[in-house]
Amino acid sequence: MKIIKVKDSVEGGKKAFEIIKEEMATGNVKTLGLATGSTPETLYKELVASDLDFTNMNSVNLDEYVGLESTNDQSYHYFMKKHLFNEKPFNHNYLPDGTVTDGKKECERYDQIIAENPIDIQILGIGENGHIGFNEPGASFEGTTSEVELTESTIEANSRNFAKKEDVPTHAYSMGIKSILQAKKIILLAYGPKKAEAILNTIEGPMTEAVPASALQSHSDVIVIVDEAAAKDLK
Ligand SMILES: N[C@@H]1[C@@H](O)[C@H](O)[C@@H](COP(=O)(O)O)O[C@@H]1O
Repeated sequence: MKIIKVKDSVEGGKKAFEIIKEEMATGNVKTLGLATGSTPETLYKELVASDLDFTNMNSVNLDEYVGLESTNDQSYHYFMKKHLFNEKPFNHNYLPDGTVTDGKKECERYDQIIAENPIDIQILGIGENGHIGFNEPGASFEGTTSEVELTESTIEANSRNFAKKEDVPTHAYSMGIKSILQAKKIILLAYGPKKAEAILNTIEGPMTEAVPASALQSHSDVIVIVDEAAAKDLK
């Protein structure tokens, strides 16, 4: 893994943007793998402010809460439209459909989409417990898209975006770790002291399903962009 240490999330967003811009200049980037959460917001600001053109590209997002309509302002659909898609049109934006009640069917549909749109660059944030997408500790490294039950710690962490904790959906559809690892290039972003332990375990700990992001150690092209707070425990 290549580690890039930055001052803060603004500088992190600029670094990630530069990498994406360089890759796009080769003409070989057709599909971006995108993530939600507060972490990628500074990157999306850079993309929106840029003159990059995504109209011939597709995007595939990591996950969506089960039960939320795309018009719900807590849904990941809504988040992506607000922070990127409304400003920067793509050919097509794919996300799991949280309104589908037949989980098996929706996961199969999404795996088909991932297979048809091989991801060139995957953007990742990380949960405080080391989750990527919504692959919680214990998730198989061989996993494809699945319906996931969120852990108490993830519900707690994500509740800051909801009016009350009880409003946080208990389940999500998430791309699996196996699919994430199939991306050609992966950029993992982490900012703030709450991510320090997860970053330490991801980079210096053993590769274990107890830390989903540690699976990234097996990938040959991962760039981790971390601020000083998130990197504080690294060697
Ligand atoms: N499913 C998302 C993850 O993709 C994201 O990485 C994580 C961290 O969010 P934040 O960037 O807001 O800390 O939150 C959610 O659980």
